[in-house]
Order: sequence, then C-alpha cells, then structure tokens
Amino acid sequence: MKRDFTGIPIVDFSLSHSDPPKYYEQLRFALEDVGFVVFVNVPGFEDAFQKKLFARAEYLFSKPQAWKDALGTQHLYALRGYFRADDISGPHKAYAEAFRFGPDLPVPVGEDVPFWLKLHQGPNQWPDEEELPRFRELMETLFNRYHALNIALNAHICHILDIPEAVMGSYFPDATEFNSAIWHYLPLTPEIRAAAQDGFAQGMHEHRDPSTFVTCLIQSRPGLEVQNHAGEWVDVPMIEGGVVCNIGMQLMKLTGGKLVATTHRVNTLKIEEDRYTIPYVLSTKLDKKVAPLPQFANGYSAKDHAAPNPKILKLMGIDDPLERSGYARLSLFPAVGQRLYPQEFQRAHNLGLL
Ligand SMILES: O=C(O)CCC(=O)C(=O)O
Ligand SMILES: [Fe+2]
Repeated sequence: MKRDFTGIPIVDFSLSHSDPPKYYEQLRFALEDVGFVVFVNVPGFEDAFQKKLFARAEYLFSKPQAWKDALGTQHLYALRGYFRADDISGPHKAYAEAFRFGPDLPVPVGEDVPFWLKLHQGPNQWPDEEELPRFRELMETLFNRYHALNIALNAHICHILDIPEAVMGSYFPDATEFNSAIWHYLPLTPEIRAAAQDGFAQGMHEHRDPSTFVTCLIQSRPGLEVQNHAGEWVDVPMIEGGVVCNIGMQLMKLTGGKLVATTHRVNTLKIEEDRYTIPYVLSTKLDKKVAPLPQFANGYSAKDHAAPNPKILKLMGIDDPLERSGYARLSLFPAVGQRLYPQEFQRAHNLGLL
C-alpha cells in the first residue's frame, strides 16, 4: 500500500550534495508515495528570476486579443503559440489561456503525414523582439535551466531505482526535445463560482501527465490540487522560488508503479488573482515503447493507490507509441485539440480517451 499524504513534500534540493541520505529518504517518499514534490534551493530558479518571468508572462497576456491571435495555434498544426480555453462551451471549457512551445523542428512535409507527427513538429511562434524585448532570451534561459534540473533529477531517480543512468538515458533522443507552455489562469468571478460543480471550477481538467517521465513547473500563485490515495484533493503549496516536479505515467509504467503518477487539476475556485505557471517536460523518444523494466515487472512494485481515471488507463493501453503520443497531446489540450484536429479528436472521444 502506498503511504497516503495530506500535504505535498517540500524538499531542499541542496541536500542532494550536503546530506544525500536525508535527501534520498525525502525524495523516495515524494516520488514513490505522493508523485509530487516541491523543490526549494534549485540552482537557477531563484525567486527573483521567477518573478521576472511571471512579469513577462503578465505583459504577454495583457497584449490586445488581436495581437495574441496573430500568434495563435490555428496557424500551425504543431500546437505552438497562443490559445484560449475559455471561449468554448462544453466539458473542455477551462478558465485559462496559454502560449505553447516545443522543439523547433521543421514542419513535416508530404501527403500522408500522420497527425502525431504534425502535432509534434513545427517552429515556435516567437513574438516580435521589439514588441516583447528579450522575451525569447529569457524563455530560452529558463529552458536551459529546466534542462539542467531534469538531468540532475533523472540521475537522482536512477539512484532511487538502483538502475544505471544509461538505462534511463536510452529513452531520451540525442538532441534535446522538450514541451513547455506559459499558462494564464483567469481569476475567479461570481459567474465562475456560480457555475462550479462539486467544489471545482475548471482551470485545467483532472489528469495524470500522460507522455512524460517527469514534469517540472514554476507557479506564481496556488491553484494546483493533487488527489491523494483516499481520493481527497490536496493543495500544492505556493513556495516562492520553488519548483514543483511530478511523475508522469510513462515513468510510472517503466517502474511498474514503483514511482506513482498522481491525478491533479487546477481549481479556479482557489484562484483569487491571475495565476501564471510555466511547466516544462523533457521529451522522451516518441517512437520508443515504454514497458516495465524486468526488475519492476512482477507487479510487486505497484502498491495500491487511488485508481487512475479510466480515460488515462485507456490512453496508456494504446500499443503504438506514436499514436499514443498524439492522443496524449489531444487529451492534455482538449480546447485547442478539438479545433486543430476535429477528426482525430472525435476518434479519441469514441475510443473513450477524452
Ligand atoms: O499549470 C498548472 O498548475 C498545472 C499544469 C499541468 O498539470 C500540466 O501542464 O500538465
Ligand atoms: Fe499535469
């Protein structure tokens, strides 16, 4: 049985050097039983740097709607650039807008490019340097720092799992690929409060990160909730200068459930003022199938925990890793996915993935 939790562990990243036994004891509980951790003292993620990023994010989203739409996701199948999730009706309406980034790869050409490849590849839509001075430079600095954090954290995870770093390394492409976004969660209004159901107003739907080993995120305010093994929602604390990291379903699968990917959501009922977040994921090889490593394949590691959402289970059951990656992205970004890929979205819906 997984040990349950009523709070998200806060772990001092500098202990990895100064007191490794203490660090690994805390990290083990966070990754095996909770699936989430808030790191403090991560090099490069000082509060002043994060505040600078959030100020730029605020400025970006304060631009006129037409300016933002000119950089909209509708211009590229790769889901890069700006979109809103609050201008639709139905179950995928969410009180948020976002700007998405990914690996800067050329648009794939050809008659029959599959949707998962179109969704993966394309250039980013950077705002004009004069309109948003040094924005790109700042974001690329952040991406480099996130990359360094992921490399360090992957080594720590290998230590916990007692596996060679090369085993984990074999899942990552030679050239670094990543996915990132800046989210702007709109503050609570009386109308949103009136429309809330079961204590929830949708900033982001409940999910487990479907295609990742680890997701890292910086946040300007609280609003993120994690489901514990009793099914209760637990707040992720807002720690200035902190970095939230969580386990994705692919790493859970690789470890036969030893590391747990927990369900989470963004609850607008908790968001009194505009909230900005910047998640980052170091991408694994799109075409590499993930199955439990032999030492975790006996089911012993899985331990009981709150059952995953059936939609996620269906998604993880798709055999072809490439198709799975495409559907994973549609399921994570339903508001824009249904506009860019209506047919595939409908198919995903029929398959019970959405
Ligand atoms: O923005 C947040 O707080 C959560 C983001 C998230 O869960 C994700 O990007 O998968
Ligand atoms: Fe997530």
